[in-house]
Amino acid sequence: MSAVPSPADLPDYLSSLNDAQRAAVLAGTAPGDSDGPLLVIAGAGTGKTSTLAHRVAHLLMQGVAPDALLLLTFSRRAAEEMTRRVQRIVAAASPRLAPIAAAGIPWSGTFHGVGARLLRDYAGSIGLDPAFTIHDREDSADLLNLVRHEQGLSTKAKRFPLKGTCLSIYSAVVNTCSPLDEVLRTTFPWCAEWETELKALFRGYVEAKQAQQVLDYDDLLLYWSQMVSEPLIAGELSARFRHVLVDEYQDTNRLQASILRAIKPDGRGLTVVGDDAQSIYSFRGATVRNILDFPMQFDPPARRITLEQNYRSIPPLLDAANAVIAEAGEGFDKRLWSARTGGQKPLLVSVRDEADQAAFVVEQILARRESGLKLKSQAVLFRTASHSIRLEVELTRRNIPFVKYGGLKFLEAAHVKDVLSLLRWAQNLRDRVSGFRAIQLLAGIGPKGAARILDNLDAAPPGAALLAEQPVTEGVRAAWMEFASLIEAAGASGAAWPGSGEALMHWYETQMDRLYEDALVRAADVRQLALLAATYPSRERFLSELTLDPPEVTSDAPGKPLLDEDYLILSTIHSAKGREWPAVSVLNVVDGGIPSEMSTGSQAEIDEERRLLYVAMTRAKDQLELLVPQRFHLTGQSAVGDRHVYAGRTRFIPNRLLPRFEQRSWPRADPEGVKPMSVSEARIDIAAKMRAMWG
Ligand SMILES: Nc1ncnc2c1ncn2[C@@H]1O[C@H](COP(=O)(O)OP(=O)(O)OP(=O)(O)O)[C@@H](O)[C@H]1O
Repeated sequence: MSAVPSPADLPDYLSSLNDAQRAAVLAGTAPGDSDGPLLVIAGAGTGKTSTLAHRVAHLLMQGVAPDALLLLTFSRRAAEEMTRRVQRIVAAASPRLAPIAAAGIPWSGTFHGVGARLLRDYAGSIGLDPAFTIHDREDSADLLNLVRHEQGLSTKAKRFPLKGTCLSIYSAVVNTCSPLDEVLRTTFPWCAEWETELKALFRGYVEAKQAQQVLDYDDLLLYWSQMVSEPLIAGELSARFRHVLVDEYQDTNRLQASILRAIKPDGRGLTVVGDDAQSIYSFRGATVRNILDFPMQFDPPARRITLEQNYRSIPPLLDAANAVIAEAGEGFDKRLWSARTGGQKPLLVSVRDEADQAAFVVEQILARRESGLKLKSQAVLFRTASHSIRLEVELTRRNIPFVKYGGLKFLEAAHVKDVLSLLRWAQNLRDRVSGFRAIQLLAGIGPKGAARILDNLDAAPPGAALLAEQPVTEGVRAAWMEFASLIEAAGASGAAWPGSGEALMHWYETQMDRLYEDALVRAADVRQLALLAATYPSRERFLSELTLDPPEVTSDAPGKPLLDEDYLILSTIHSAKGREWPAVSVLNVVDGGIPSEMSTGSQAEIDEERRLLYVAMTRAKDQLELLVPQRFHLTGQSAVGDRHVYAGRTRFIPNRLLPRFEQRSWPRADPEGVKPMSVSEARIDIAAKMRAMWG
């Protein structure tokens, strides 16, 4: 391993980095230096994004072609942000290379998004129809439900698990690479008695997907990992992608790790970046073991570089966050420090109930805005989307605009689902779930009519089915013919994009008045979708990227302000990943809130809840307040249903950590329990009466 060159010998574009960041950028890139596996452990706020962007830029500056890089991020937004940063760095450093960087990094995106593209490229070699459609969670649950009905499982005397639970079990088996009986025993013990039926259901589900040429989210990873178990394909990908860089590695699952291992068995050219203390996605099958065990997977072990200088938060906030995470067991040893000075300890504010919590938060937010801090610089974070309802009511009452992340997703809005099902069905007429929804958008065709048409299409030999010839009643015929020709035009190979999609969306807009009362508001989203469609090179890319990583905000979201306005950020902690704000309030920091009432089963779950609190606390730059309502509303599946409980401060802040916080109660109790009144508020002037007694 060569020594890190001194800053004086380095190009200008690396001068803003600290030593550890620079080492992470340069590792294995100098001639003669080993390009063995690299693990960058980046504590919260230590500049992970910036470091990874510099590493990518540095590789480009060294002449690596953009399409020889595979850049895997947690969200599409993160990939876009990373690309922009790389472009800025290269543009400033080299006018010659700027145009190359400006064209972007073609193979960047989420594991699922990249997987979808590779599967289409290799479809021929793995027996897949390249026109396959991708189902989102809801579509998958619907298809699973169809199979569940067909197998008579919905009419069992004893209640069989519902479609959502079945899908979660299926997904857990796939993503954790664990056998069904183990997943049932450890995570879904109340469903263990149905093991045989579940196995048959999942077999039926897989067969249905194959017959209809649809893949679900999990299939994208599963097929990809199966595909690279074929040494020829793995070798091809390994040669094509000289460098594979993975962000947020702590939130990957076993399948993802196995894909990387297959492509880069000796780890050469593989860089993973992450923070074990911020692993918060085990409910999706992610395992913190991936990052903890990464170094020893290789021989010699991977090189490890740790970033510890935090640029985000003032020292008292870091002290408190460090203390909270230090209570956890295993983890890479690191102590974040900040070169910033001064600042206040985080507040631990005790309030009576959730109404007072909302009132306190609003009071603080307004006071900060009064002193010049924009609403956009302030965020309120919570464990579960429902925790903010009380606050949302209060904000609406006080006319304070806000945007909420992590609640209703764009894709879950009915009208967006309608458009996607139209496009998906046009792409793949065998996709029953999409077809079933799309056909019923026509006036006069219900579930029975739709099912009949789909059965007919299924029975026709591939490629021979004609939509126009399908049986519909006379009253619907003219509308059906128009619809059929639009679908066929949009689905034809070589159909112009985005034109063919726009024609379908335009047709859909003409139906909306009949379908929705608030059609006007929803139509704005459809137009937004059409604009978005125009930024993708093909229907396939548009559909897969939107399905896999949809925008977060819709017109359905309450109180959505105009985008140029100032607005407060409300977010679940999960959706706050990777972000930062000057002031942060965290709601319901009580047992039952964090840790969530649903997640107190195993030590692993408790540890993950602790990391969630850590993630929330480390989003704050200057001011942080943790709210502790004494009365807290539980909504869990308890025998007695919803209930209020007297909650205690979260177990993650035991008494010994209290000195790291400033404790407050709100509203502040008056010493005598009587609120003093100003003279002008007095109802009766006793003093005057006394004087009057004496003339
Ligand atoms: N070398 C540096 N000099 C000055 N500021 C820096 C440097 N590196 C990072 N920063 C700043 O530190 C802040 C945190 O960086 P970034 O968001 O990349 O952190 P992160 O490691 O991704 O955080 P997290 O994992 O907590 O989301 C940003 O405001 C960034 O501009």
